[in-house]
Amino acid sequence: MNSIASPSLPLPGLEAVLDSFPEPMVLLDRDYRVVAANETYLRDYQDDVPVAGRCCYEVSHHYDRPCDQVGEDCPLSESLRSGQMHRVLHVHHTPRGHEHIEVETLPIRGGSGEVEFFLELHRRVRGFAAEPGSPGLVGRSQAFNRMLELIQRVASSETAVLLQGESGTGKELAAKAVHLASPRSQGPFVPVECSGLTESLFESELFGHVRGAFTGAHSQKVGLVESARGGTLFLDEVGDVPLGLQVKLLRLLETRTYRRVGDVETQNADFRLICATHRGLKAMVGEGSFRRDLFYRISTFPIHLPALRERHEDLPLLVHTLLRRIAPARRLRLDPAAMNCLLRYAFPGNIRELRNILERATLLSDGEVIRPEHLPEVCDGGETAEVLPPRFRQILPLEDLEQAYLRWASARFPGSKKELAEQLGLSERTLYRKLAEADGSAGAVAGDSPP
Ligand SMILES: Nc1ncnc2c1ncn2[C@@H]1O[C@H](COP(=O)(O)OP(=O)(O)OP(=O)(O)O)[C@@H](O)[C@H]1O
Repeated sequence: MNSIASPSLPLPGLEAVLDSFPEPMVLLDRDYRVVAANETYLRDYQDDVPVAGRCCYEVSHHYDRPCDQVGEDCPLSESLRSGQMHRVLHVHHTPRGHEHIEVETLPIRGGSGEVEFFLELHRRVRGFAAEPGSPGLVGRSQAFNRMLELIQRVASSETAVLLQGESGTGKELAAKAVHLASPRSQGPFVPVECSGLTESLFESELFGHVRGAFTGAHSQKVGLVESARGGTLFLDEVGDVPLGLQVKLLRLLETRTYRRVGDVETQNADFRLICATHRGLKAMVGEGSFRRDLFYRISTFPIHLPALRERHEDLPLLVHTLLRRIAPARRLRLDPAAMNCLLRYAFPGNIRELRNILERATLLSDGEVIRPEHLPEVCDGGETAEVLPPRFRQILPLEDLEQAYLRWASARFPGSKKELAEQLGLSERTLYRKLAEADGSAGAVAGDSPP
């Protein structure tokens, strides 16, 4: 047995209990220090320096202070505050590089009833990558991790998910990730592109039709709802479903039954629903172009997909990943000037646009290095102007103005929070505090751009 335990171990035999868990497990005291750990934890986190007595934030994150002091959610301090179990998603350093880890802390009370220790369990989140070279969704920024945490939380249920995000933010990949992490992962994943379908086409695509149902229906056709049996039905751009069809969709979702076009028999549906939209469905409900009842039916669990400009710190990782996917045989990289151009660019088309820009650059460059001249549409000005502040539009309380500006600056600044704090003339700690306040009141000021 390789597990460690300090002489002040609160429960005799705890080592054996920890070792019986296949996942990394560690016992921490109130000062974040490792009191005991199982073999898997040691294998994943112990380097040249033994972990016993070291702080969890140092071991997992290589930080010199607790996570909540660097702007992250700290499960230990949350558990201490609430006295309850707490679960968060963090990116940890492991022997395999950065990895997304679901961290669960359970407070343990001593004889006096006070919380004295915390049992912390780590679960590796599969299907997402924090290092280049893996398939699927890639990212490690806070905005990305927040999205991933929601995906993880909802995946195991049958709840309907609504993915909301601009075009090219990865909604289809996110839908697949929910499916793959769900109990239906062995079943089919059936995407349906809702935009551009006429009413009759949509109905026969979705529900199928029997032979002779209409002119040209020479044989029976299996609909997408039937194809999704046992799996997941993904309605992409659900905001584009015409009003006349929305009622049919609602009926399907409420009764879980449908009829093939031209058939009298009722079929039972068996799918988990995921919808995606880049449109403001709530506003569409207000305007009367989207049914309120359907909106409530599909939006039980909304997930916001961050635009690329909200997760600028992921850009180098995404560039690295996409270059490997586009040209696996070449060892392409960007020189610093080219990377700087990308970091200043607004990316209205998000990751899809980034991918296109990089694909073009791989064709324009002969060697291994991509330079600004290989990124003409980005390095010649163009959309970079979009990231510059627009003119003042209204009178606002100064506090609101500061919060809006901080959110804007934080989303677009390419460097670290430390560098941003320096440029703003603030201490890093003050910056994190102000950002937390700004996040807390996000929405108080319309839009994310400085007024
Ligand atoms: N986090 C990510 N990591 C790696 N690639 C990504 C990520 N997000 C998106 N992509 C890539 O960006 C492109 C667009 O993704 P996707 O089609 O899922 O976006 P979308 O939001 O569904 O777009 P649309 O609304 O236009 O249909 C794809 O090539 C996808 O592989």
